[in-house]
Amino acid sequence: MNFPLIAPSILASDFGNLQRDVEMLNSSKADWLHIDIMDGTFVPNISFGFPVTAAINKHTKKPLDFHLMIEQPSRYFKQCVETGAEVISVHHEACPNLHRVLQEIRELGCKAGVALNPHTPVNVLKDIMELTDIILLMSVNPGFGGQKFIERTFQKVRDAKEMVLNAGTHTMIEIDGGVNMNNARALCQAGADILVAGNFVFSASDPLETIARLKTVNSEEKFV
Ligand SMILES: O=C(CO)[C@H](O)[C@H](O)COP(=O)(O)O
Repeated sequence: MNFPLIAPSILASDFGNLQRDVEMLNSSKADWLHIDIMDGTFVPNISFGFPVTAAINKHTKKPLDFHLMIEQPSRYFKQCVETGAEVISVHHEACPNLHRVLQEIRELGCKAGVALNPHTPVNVLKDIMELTDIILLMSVNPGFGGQKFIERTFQKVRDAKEMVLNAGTHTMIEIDGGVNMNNARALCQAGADILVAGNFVFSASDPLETIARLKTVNSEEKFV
């Protein structure tokens, strides 16, 4: 894999032109499409459900990275897989039986991710690293796109990277919220493997070029 992986967040796309935006991403350097599912309970917002993910799956050529911001996420794993999930991330804060939940995700043939809210330290995952394919660090409070990046995230990425190295696993570190060209390279230097970007991509005058720049962020000498 060529890192960082770039996962544009569909939450920031134009839902009235979803097919157009998914096809634009097909022709981009994006690695995954990030799919935010919100239930209005775990987070104070509702995004979209499985009729919409089925429509995305019908048109995408990229793997789908599901981020479940919902209570009792296991209830919906089957529908995630049926509509194209290759990655399923659940929230640590929503899963009292996280060990079992991660096993269920892997048994369905998906990569298992654990998302952590900004207030949750990374060491809560220390004893479950062998089941964790992805640590998804929220760099904003979950629920809404277009928020300001929380600077403390840089230290959390370093902490997560150290934990992964100590565990000797292949766990990848994904960053979600407020990612842009001002923080992308420093995030990668701190240890990030996957960058989610919503508004930064979809509000850009040239989303294809914006994705390409994020993809090559480690080799760019200067950002404007
Ligand atoms: O999970 C999310 C919100 O809960 C979004 O994926 C995230 O906020 C990305 O959007 P943006 O890049 O616009 O901040």
